[in-house]
Amino acid sequence: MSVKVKICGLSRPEDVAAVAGAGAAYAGFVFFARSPRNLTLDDARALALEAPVGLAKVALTVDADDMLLDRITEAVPLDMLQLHGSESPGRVAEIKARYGLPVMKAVGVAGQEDLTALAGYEEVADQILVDAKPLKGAALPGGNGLAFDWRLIAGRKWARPWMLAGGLTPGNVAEAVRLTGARQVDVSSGVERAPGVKDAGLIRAFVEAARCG
Ligand SMILES: O=C(O)c1ccccc1NCC(=O)[C@H](O)[C@H](O)COP(=O)(O)O
Repeated sequence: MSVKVKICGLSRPEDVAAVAGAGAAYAGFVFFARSPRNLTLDDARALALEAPVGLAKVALTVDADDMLLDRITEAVPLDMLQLHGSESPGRVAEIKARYGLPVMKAVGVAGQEDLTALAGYEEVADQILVDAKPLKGAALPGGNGLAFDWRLIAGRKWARPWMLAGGLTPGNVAEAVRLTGARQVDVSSGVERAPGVKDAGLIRAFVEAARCG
C-alpha cells in the first residue's frame, strides 16, 4: 500500500504546482497569525483554486472560533479542516457537525500520557494527526521541525486513519514510515529552504522517499 503525503503551509501558486506534480495527496493552508505560513483569505482562495482534482485542500486552524471558521469555509473551497490547537473532543464534534467537512485533529505527542489523550478523539475526529508536542514556550503549536520518539507509536492501531508528523524530512521519512507503520505522513518545515518558503526539489524528494518507506 502506498503512503499518502500531506505538504502543509503552502503560500505560493508554484507550491501548489510542486505538491500536485510530486503526487502528494493533501495540500495544507495555514490560518494562524503568528505563523510565517499564515495566509489571507484571498490568498488561500486563490491557492485552493489552483489545486487540481485529487489534491485534497486542508485548512489548518488553531482554536478558531465559529466566526473565523465561517469566514474560511465561505471563502475557500476545502476538503478537510485540521484542528491544531487544544480543541476538546466536544469542540471537534461541534465543528464537524457545523461545517459538514471531515475533521483531522492534531495531537502533540511527547510521552505515553499524550497517547491516552489521543484516544479521546478517536470517536469524534475523521482522522488523527500524530505530531510532536511543541517545546514549552514555543511560538507555534506545530510546524516546528521537531520529531518525537517514533518508538512510542510503533505497531499502534487506531480506530481512525492517522497521519504521522513532526520533524520529518526527505532524509528520515522512509525510516519513520518503516518504524511506525504510518500510511500517511505530513511535513512542513522539512521541505522549506527558509521559514515559510517551500522548495520544489525538497517536496519531490520527500514524496519519493515516503513511498520507499
Ligand atoms: O506550520 C505552521 O506554521 C503551524 C502553525 C500553527 C499550528 C500548526 C502549524 N503547522 C503544523 C504543520 O505544518 C504540520 O502539520 C506538523 O506540525 C509538522 O510540521 P513540521 O515538523 O514542520 O514538519
